Amino acid sequence: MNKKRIVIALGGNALGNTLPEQMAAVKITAKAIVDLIEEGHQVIVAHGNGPQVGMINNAMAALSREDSAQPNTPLSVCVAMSQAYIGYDLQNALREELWNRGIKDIPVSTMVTQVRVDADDPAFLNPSKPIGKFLTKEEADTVASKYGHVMREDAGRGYRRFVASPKPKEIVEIGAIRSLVESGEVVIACGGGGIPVTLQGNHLKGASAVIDKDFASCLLAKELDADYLIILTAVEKVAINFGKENQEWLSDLKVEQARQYAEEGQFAPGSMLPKVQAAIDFASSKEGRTALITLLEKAKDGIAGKTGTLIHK
Ligand SMILES: Nc1ncnc2c1ncn2[C@@H]1O[C@H](COP(=O)(O)OP(=O)(O)O)[C@@H](O)[C@H]1O
Ligand SMILES: NC(=O)OP(=O)(O)O
Repeated sequence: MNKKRIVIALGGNALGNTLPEQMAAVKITAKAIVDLIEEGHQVIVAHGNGPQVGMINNAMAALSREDSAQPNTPLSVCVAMSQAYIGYDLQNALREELWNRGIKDIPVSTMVTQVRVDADDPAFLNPSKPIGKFLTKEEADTVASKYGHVMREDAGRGYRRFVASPKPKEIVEIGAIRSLVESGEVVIACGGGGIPVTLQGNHLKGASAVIDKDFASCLLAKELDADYLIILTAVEKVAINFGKENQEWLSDLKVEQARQYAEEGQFAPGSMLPKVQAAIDFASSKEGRTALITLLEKAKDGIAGKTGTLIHK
């Protein structure tokens, strides 16, 4: 296969939920990514941060409750912290895996990435992004009354905090990311969807939100003129009638068909829907652009056309 430029969006299962889980998970994740680099592909990595940004926000809120001199930490700063902490583990795991395979001339770096959103995005009025741990209904009710958080059911998996998730409009550091990619580095960028900022004159003001990493990865892939957007998650393929008796796994999906399924409500909001929407957006943006949704461990087979759901024009 020709050498391709690939933006990989890593989902929650690539990172785990706790510090030790993340340390272990990134080793497996690094193998899947280095498989592609070893084949000569140019890889840019973006990742989620739902569990991590919730954990950081809770820890910082506890600190400010204990110490009146410590004001509460804005969500945008928590996203920045999550980028650094995940990037640190991921870039070290990638470096080690590259070196283990004798590839010592490809540097890996993490770009602290700000992503501009519109201050008047209606998403600020309708929290739709689940973050943090899954809780029971009782635990969620306690958190809601104690801290005023919006708590809702997350796709049948338990209750989580929901925060605003505006659409990404511009990647502020795209020039620096592009330069690093062009010089042959593996770049980790747009972590956690990017640090949400709004433009106020010349000032970039942090916004209280968490951007969806699938949408940010799509923008990153378009900006870098990538050939592939690969969204790695916990299922090998996208399905219609998911979880029902007549469930059908999809291998090859044209954008028009994907749009129709999305309109029919085949993909759960907050989980599979943003992935399919990002895949449709990328695949329809220019001739030759293809999106793939598959399991982390199947990235290499997916790009070889052996598995996953391919979304294309
Ligand atoms: N139509 C569908 N086809 C496949 N998986 C689906 C579908 N609808 C919902 N899902 C669920 O969406 C999950 C992926 O979303 P999520 O866990 O939020 O992703 P992430 O990997 O980004 O954390 C899958 O593991 C699956 O359980
Ligand atoms: N920011 C974001 O989309 O994170 P998750 O993928 O973990 O939900």
